[in-house]
Amino acid sequence: MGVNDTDSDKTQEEEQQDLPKVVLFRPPPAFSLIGEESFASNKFQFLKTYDSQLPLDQFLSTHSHSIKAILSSGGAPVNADILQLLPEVGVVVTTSAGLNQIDIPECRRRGIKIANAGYVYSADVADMAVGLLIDVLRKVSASDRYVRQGLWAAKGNYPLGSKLSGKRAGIVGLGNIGYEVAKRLEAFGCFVSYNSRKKKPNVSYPFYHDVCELAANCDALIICCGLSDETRHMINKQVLSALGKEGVIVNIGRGAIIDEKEMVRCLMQGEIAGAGLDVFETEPSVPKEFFAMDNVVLSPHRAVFTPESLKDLSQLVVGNLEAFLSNKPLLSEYVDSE
Ligand SMILES: O=CC(=O)O
Repeated sequence: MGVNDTDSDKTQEEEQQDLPKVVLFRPPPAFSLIGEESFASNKFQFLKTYDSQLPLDQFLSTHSHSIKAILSSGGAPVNADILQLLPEVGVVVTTSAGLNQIDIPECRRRGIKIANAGYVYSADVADMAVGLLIDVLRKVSASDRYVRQGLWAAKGNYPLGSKLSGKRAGIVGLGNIGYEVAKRLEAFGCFVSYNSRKKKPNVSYPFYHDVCELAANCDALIICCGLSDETRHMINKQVLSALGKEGVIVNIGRGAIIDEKEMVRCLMQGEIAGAGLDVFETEPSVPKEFFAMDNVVLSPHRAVFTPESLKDLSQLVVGNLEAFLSNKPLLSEYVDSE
């Protein structure tokens, strides 16, 4: 009997079992949003720790030799303890743009590659940042509530909002998302400046090395950077007070980049004018003080997702995993910036 005969005798289930395994620690939000089948491939099989009754370390040890890749999403950490149980893993592909759940130095030390969502979310998240800013300034959501509650007829006109054009917009983090936000705000007639780890070559927007100085020189601070040890609570009391009582803040990065308690205090005491927030420190819980604030616009961490971005994401994720498993270059490899 030839090798091919043996192969063709295998059941579909047996063939699946021979496929390299991609382990998941938690279902990515994209699975429920567009269906897990959009991420299926005949080149690999998903192995879900959350479907097993076994303790995590036992589960991983049992499958350690067939697990070649990790599919991560926000939330579940991919840390040194996990990686040391998975000696065959060569890539971590994440459905997120942010990488804060992944121990990047440990991946580097082990020669494990990383691929993230690349550019698939950039336009949508940038649109949302601008949307939140317009909403905070022009009171779109607040006046919608006013009309729905019948208050227009009962109490008269709603207070005026403020003009976007002519505002000084400070972008914190001029990566691809920050840059998309900057381009949009420039088109709205804003004066853009930015803070980043380093001044960007070939970018003409004014650069502030110090985020506090940026805040002091802008009307709206838009947080577009990733979360890291350096950026955790980077937007603190000092930065918020530099932004000042006419200033507004928008966050589409990660909740913990802002000291949330301090932001709540500043908003309650009128030390800043408003906020548009897609992300929070301990999602999905949101400080209840926000609920009564009409100068705060809240969004449930959805800035990145549209059906279109999710379709692009599924192709990118499958493409990255298949590329890795056939020794081809990744489609969106994360390369550390200096
Ligand atoms: O917040 C969403 C992401 O990082 O993809």
